[in-house]
Amino acid sequence: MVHTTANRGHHPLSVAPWPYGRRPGGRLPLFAFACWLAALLCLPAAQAEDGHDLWLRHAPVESGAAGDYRARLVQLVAPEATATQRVARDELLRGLGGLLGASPAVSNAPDRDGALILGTPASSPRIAKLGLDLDGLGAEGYLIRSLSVDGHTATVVAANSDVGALYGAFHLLRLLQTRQPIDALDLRTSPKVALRVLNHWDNLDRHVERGYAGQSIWDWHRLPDWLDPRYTDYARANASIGINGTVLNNVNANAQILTPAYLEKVEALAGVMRPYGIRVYLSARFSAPMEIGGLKTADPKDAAVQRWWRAKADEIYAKIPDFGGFLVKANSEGQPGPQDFGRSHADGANMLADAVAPHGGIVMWRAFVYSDEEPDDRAKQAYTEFVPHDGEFRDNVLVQVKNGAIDFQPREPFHPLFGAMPKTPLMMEFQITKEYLGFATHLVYLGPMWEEVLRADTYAKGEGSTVAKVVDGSLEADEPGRSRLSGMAGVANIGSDRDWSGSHFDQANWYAYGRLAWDPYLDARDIAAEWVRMTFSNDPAFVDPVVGMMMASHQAAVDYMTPLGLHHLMGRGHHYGPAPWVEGGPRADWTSVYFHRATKEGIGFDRTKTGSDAVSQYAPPVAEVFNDPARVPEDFLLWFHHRGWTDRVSSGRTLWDELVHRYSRGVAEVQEMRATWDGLADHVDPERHHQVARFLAIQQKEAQWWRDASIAYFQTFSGLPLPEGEAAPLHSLDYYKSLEFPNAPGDGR
Ligand SMILES: CO[C@H]1[C@H](O)[C@@H](O)[C@H](O)O[C@@H]1C(=O)O
Repeated sequence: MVHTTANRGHHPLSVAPWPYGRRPGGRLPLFAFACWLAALLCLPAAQAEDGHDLWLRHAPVESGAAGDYRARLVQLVAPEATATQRVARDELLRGLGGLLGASPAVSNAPDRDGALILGTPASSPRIAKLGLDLDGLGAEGYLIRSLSVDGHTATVVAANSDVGALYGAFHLLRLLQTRQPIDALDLRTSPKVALRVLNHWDNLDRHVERGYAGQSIWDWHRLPDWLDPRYTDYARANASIGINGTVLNNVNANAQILTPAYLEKVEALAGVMRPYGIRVYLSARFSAPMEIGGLKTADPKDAAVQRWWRAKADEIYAKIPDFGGFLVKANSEGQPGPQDFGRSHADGANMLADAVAPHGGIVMWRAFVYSDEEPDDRAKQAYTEFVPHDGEFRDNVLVQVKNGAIDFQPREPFHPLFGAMPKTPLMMEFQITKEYLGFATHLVYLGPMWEEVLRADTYAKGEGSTVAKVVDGSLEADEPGRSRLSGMAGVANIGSDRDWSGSHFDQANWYAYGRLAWDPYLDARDIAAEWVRMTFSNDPAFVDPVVGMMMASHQAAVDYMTPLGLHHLMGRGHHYGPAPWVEGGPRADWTSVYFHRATKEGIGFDRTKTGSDAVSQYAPPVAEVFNDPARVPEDFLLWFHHRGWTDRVSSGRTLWDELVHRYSRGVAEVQEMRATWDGLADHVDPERHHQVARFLAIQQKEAQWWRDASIAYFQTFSGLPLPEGEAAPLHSLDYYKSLEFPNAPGDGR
């Protein structure tokens, strides 16, 4: 594909009014051709090229493939009685119009070959008559089949609900966007995870905690009277990947969100999301009864407190009947919680759960607890606090667990809670925004990292007890007393930037999160390929190298930031750039030296049985492997072990040499990524190409900074020379230490 056509996007004038079914490039009316040419050559491309369409670009399909698609999609038979039905129909008309040059004709019944029939048995008499097997698809699944209907070739998208049909519509569009054949379709899919939710760490003043894509998209000031069209675009993008919930406000919550003035705004947003199958949730501040309710306590066992929350829930549901429920960060990093009143996490969660239960609401109670007291090993706290409460939580509570036990580090072993609370649904929390992975600037595709965690084996019920099975509930399906809830949360990377996520490639992480929430067994590489095709181009000469670059990018970042299991060595507070030297301050676990523990002899955090014994929080077969320096995956070596600088690793190098090697390998990989991207200029529009190229240049500079600063610092411990051929750091350690970034974006203030 050449950049002059397909990537030009879908400017109104570029959709030439050629008769439907005829090949473009055939006999176009002269006027239309002239318009098309003008659009192509003269109009500023910025509108179409700035990435605001995300993966919903629907750029014209090349003429050869388009003809085949058109013949199959001549006519659209789809209901339009409900808002969701209209959304599905409009998406198809808009998407197919962009992809194929003209929308299919709308009709009440299929009367020619090439009908696209969409709906549910309830919404579409035609679908009801087909007697399709929709059992097992649940409320959100769908099937897509090529069938003969009334003697005509047809493509049928059928579901049990309007939202299921909408998901099916997006899937069909995706097939075209990724150039899949659609002549013999027979696919059925339903989500494996029930709650697929974005968590916005958005404050009411529009500052996004750990957000690198501008301000919050929620314009609280103008809501509820002004509904920014972005809200609809947001809902479309999410629905297209199956996301069905959004928590609008930061887990470091402001109780104001629960006041009537804000609830009106929340109600307005819920109204925008509803047709797209997206429920709205709120982060609840545990002390809200005191702050906005005039009570003297927020003790979950206090009758007045319980009454207050029940009344609050009633008030919310009166406005928003499909309100999803609450997300709570309690007794962590200074947030209020039940422990302030001598109560447990289960007491707190259950009190809120009881308040929303009559309305069908749920509570997502976070396990990211970070206490006021200094722990012997911070990695152990969540397990220690939560496991004793397994079985105590109400049926409508999920405990939301970060993928690893520390805090969204570039790489972490899976969180030991997975598999350790069989009676409690554990919700996965991934961080889409890249707080510890180079912010929005570095190209780091997170699919492989999430895949690694989801595929990790907890051995909770013997071999094959993967984290994915814990999350989707299949591992504990027979556990007595366990509720059927399952969920995945992604901390959003969305902001007011035109490209939504702060960079083009960060859109891929939003996309991949949604796809994995739908099906945690999907392959990260396949997801990357899908996204590249939908976002940029289907030309294999572009797709293959770009997917390769994405797939290598996570390991590269780990290598240049924190190789071999090192973690939490970034600048204090803002987390921008290397600062392994951070020490002192109010408590030991707020320093870097706490985590790397470098000495003259060696480096790493001893979490073995003779160290902090964090390994024993894993099932015995896993604990055994992690406990053994010879068997632990080398990527986690220094996570679990303190090793000598001259100990050998599997490559045959000494630990010191391997460390340096990996830092350099990370930088080299980024250089490679740059070269790859530079060679692809012909395949992508100049605007997007340029931004990615400049960001990669920044990434390379910063990767070098990470390498050099880290090596300069650790060398003061190892006292060893750099291995042969390794370049010395560009600057002195003092120089790196002197760098200060008081105004780094997205900090936790
Ligand atoms: C919302 O607070 C965040 C905090 O900014 C972040 O640095 C840390 O990763 O985790 C916290 C959490 O997950 O609660």
